[in-house]
Amino acid sequence: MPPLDRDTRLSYRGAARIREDQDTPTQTTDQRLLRSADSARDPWRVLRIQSEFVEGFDNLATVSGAVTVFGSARIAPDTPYYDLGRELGGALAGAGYPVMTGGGPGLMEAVNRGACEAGGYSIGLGIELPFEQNLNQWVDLGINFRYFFVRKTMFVKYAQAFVCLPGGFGTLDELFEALTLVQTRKVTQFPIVLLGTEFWGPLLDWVRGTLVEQGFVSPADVDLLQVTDSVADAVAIIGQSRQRQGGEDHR
Ligand SMILES: CC(C)=CCNc1ncnc2c1ncn2[C@@H]1O[C@H](COP(=O)(O)O)[C@@H](O)[C@H]1O
Repeated sequence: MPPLDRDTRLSYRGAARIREDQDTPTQTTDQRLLRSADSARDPWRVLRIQSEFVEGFDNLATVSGAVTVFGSARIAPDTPYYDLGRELGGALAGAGYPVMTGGGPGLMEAVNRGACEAGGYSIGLGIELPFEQNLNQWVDLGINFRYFFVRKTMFVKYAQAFVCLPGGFGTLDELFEALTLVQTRKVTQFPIVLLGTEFWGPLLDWVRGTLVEQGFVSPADVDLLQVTDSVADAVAIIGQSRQRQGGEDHR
């Protein structure tokens, strides 16, 4: 941008300083807001986002104390991790927890399946993706979301604990979002269990050896994660946390 000469007339639009000799829109923000012809798109998008929140809250209103499980979309049935997911779904259902997943294939399906087979309540919060995909067949309540961030709110709001099975970027994203919420005390008494020591161990080593070592997180932050190979331990950790809260809601 060339330097302003003294005679240039300036105006301000919100935080923006505008040179009047530039080719700028001639309307104010208020005028644009009130002139519906121009402003059709984003406000309607906001309503759409809002409606997705409403739909989620409405459909999940009766769910309380669910356990949200994250895990890979890519693991096939009849593999060790799939079997672990199925066992986890069954154990959580057996302990009386509604089970909530991303409603997709792989380990999400395994967990929903285990919960259904054990007679529990199985929830799948799906996401619209650029390729065709249906909710897996093992959900009692399924909702398909357009926006990842709306769906993520539901995963936290209606759960009292997270369990992470092995997975890729999606699982890591969900894990670290949960972890940040707990670290910053946006949610309290919210156990995060990592199931599978062989898979999660190297990540924990890196957290301790690099993040703690270089002062990016505190040593106590590492304790927010509990790693185990045992489905029974995972369920027990969740039960103990619930007892500490006296059955109270964490939010
Ligand atoms: C085969 C394939 C890529 C299917 C994608 N279909 C999906 N359907 C539903 N949730 C998903 C999907 N992909 C990623 N996610 C979300 O991200 C996590 C899995 O991602 P990833 O496979 O670990 O990285 C899940 O917990 C889920 O909440």
